[in-house]
Amino acid sequence: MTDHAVRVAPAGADVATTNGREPLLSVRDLVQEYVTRGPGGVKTGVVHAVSGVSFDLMPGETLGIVGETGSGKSTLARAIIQVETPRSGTVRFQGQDLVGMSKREIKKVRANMQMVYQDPFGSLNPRWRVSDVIAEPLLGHTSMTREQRAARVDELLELVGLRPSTYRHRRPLELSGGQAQRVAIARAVALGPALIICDEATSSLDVLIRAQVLNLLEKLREELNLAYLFIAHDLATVKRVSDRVAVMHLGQLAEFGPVDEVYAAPRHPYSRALLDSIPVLDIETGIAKRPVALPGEPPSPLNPPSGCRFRTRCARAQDVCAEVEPERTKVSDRHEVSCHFPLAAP
Ligand SMILES: Nc1ncnc2c1ncn2[C@@H]1O[C@H](COP(=O)(O)OP(=O)(O)OP(=O)(O)O)[C@@H](O)[C@H]1O
Repeated sequence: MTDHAVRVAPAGADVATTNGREPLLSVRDLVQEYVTRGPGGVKTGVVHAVSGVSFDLMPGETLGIVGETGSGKSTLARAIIQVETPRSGTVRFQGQDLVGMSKREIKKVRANMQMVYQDPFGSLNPRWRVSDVIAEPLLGHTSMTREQRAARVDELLELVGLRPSTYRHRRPLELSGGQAQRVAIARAVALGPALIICDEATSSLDVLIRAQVLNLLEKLREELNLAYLFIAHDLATVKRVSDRVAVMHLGQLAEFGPVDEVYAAPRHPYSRALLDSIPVLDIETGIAKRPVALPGEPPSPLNPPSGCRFRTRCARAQDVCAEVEPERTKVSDRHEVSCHFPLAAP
């Protein structure tokens, strides 16, 4: 451990700096694994998709989650919202422990925690009209009359920038990708949630529409005091929307901290490599800096390396990296890194 690094309190204690406020969401030691089976249902292995993830999210905060494909971002999201029951660990949301809740209890929680997916057409029933799609959660969770629901649907359409008279009777396939994602967002905010998990929610949209939908998400965040878990491949998008960022590598958090700090001075060699892998435009010369390819292939989550899971790809790795799993360590007030040899601060 470097002299400026301070070990973080053991998992289960306060992982992020919360300034005495109650976190909206506390995830502790979350583990999700999938058993793989061959012919005859014989167990062939275990996919270690999420391995001991812990963090806090504050009300109104946006936490970006980045990492290569297969690093466990979507699995983490599913285990938080209880689409899948995690193998172990805890998820505490608005003071309630979600793991082990009955389906009925989870349904109630979903009024306050919603998910927006990458493919809006996949998440909207193609046979339903837009008004029915948005009214569905109101029907299930409130005792509104038909007229009240219709008024609320129009209000929600206005909120997401779609003219009610034009869009309420359309079916999803009569919408563009951006319009369909706006409808998915209207449905997600219908019950006034405190948290929306966006899983690549703007990734399938072209650049201009993506910017518009990001503006909408930011507007809703301010107007409705929403918190977001914002999962995306696109590092520039994550930088734009997030307060803090979690960098995932092979099911674990490699680095966690304020987004400006992590992007300006990543301390984990994996975060550095991930950030170097995107082209950056030099504003003065107008020339794009050549991206540097990430070193090697990510190891298989079926058989992750011992010790540090990044060590087989890491130029800084030494013997200890194969023997001891690095603990999450504070490198500044709110910035933590899981590495035996973190990069020096600039
Ligand atoms: N139901 C499942 N059964 C078996 N393995 C799974 C299952 N779901 C996910 N995995 C595996 O778990 C690992 C993590 O997958 P996950 O989709 O969470 O990663 P991701 O970071 O979201 O990737 P992407 O950015 O491509 O969406 C991968 O190796 C994936 O193949």
